[in-house]
Amino acid sequence: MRETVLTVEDLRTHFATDDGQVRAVDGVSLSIPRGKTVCVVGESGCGKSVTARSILGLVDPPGRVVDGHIWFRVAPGAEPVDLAALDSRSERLRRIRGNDIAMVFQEPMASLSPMYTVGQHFVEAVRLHLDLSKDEARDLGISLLRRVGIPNAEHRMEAYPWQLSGGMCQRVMIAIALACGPALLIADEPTTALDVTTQARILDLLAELQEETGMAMMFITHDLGVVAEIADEVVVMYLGTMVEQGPVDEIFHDPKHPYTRALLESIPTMGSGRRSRLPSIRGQVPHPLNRPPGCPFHTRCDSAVRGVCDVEDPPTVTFGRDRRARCVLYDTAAFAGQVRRTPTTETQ
Ligand SMILES: Nc1ncnc2c1ncn2[C@@H]1O[C@H](COP(=O)(O)OP(=O)(O)OP(=O)(O)O)[C@@H](O)[C@H]1O
Repeated sequence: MRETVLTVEDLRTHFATDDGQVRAVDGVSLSIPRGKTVCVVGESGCGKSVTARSILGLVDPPGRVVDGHIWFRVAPGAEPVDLAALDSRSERLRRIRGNDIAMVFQEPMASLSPMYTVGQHFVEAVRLHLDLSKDEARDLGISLLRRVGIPNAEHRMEAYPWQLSGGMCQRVMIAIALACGPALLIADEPTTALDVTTQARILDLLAELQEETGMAMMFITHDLGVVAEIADEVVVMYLGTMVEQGPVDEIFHDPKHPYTRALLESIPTMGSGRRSRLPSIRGQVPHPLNRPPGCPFHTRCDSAVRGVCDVEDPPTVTFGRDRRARCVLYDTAAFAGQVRRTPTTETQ
């Protein structure tokens, strides 16, 4: 069993808004071993990004981690630190961010300043965290730009972000994130804006680096094709909760939760046209302020059981060693009594 780099326990991040408490993340637990990739999937608004930002202490007010633990191991064998217990502005968390945990967001322009060249971004980011001279930081930058597939890397170091395409900027961001050799990379839809060839190149590079350095990865994506390619484990989120998790092969070949099944059924098959973001599942994800009682998915679930799924919180059922689903369908105790498996009227 590999040592875990990150263990999130029952994380809850809520936003206190004028309209009420938005439970954006409401009881997420996951762990990522060294050298492994956990993909977090789910429709828009399910809490994937807020989970990622919570881990880094980057949730903006009125959002706040209200409960849970985020155990992070800076180095192999080190005692884990609970990031949830650190002040988000503390020097300690600041050092961990960027040095030990790197993050890549979908929108690179938001993270790159138009006032500085690519080279200046590199030198600043690298020297903040590593004891390197300017020339050494520059050389490291050039070699990483080459690895992410940027041609004329030396020349590009002199370019300003606005002189580069969106895809090129995204690759620059990925190169900067990898520069400090993070123990954990959190990537939020990092390859969505890239063409298929560049995306494949970046995914290969990440796999290579994992092999070389043991970097762990939390990868948020809508693209189940990418999940199939890179994930070791999959976490499926719905309305701020985790509905299923397990090894990627088992999730793809034997999905337990009706939501996971619906997600997988929505993957376009070969020949059905261009690859798209997840096509919609029947109905809409409810707004977190209107979270349905019982199982959050029951209003859209073809297997929902009246009087159970619309009333009770679903139990977490464990399958084998490392597979879990939050669904009453596998709770044999619930069916031992009077419960009959008839669809609820809302699902008709
Ligand atoms: N500042 C905020 N104030 C109130 N609610 C917020 C705020 N930021 C996020 N939320 C809510 O938190 C929930 C989870 O959002 P999050 O961005 O994590 O979803 P997501 O799964 O990453 O979606 P996407 O795939 O579109 O990025 C959403 O319902 C969103 O409305």
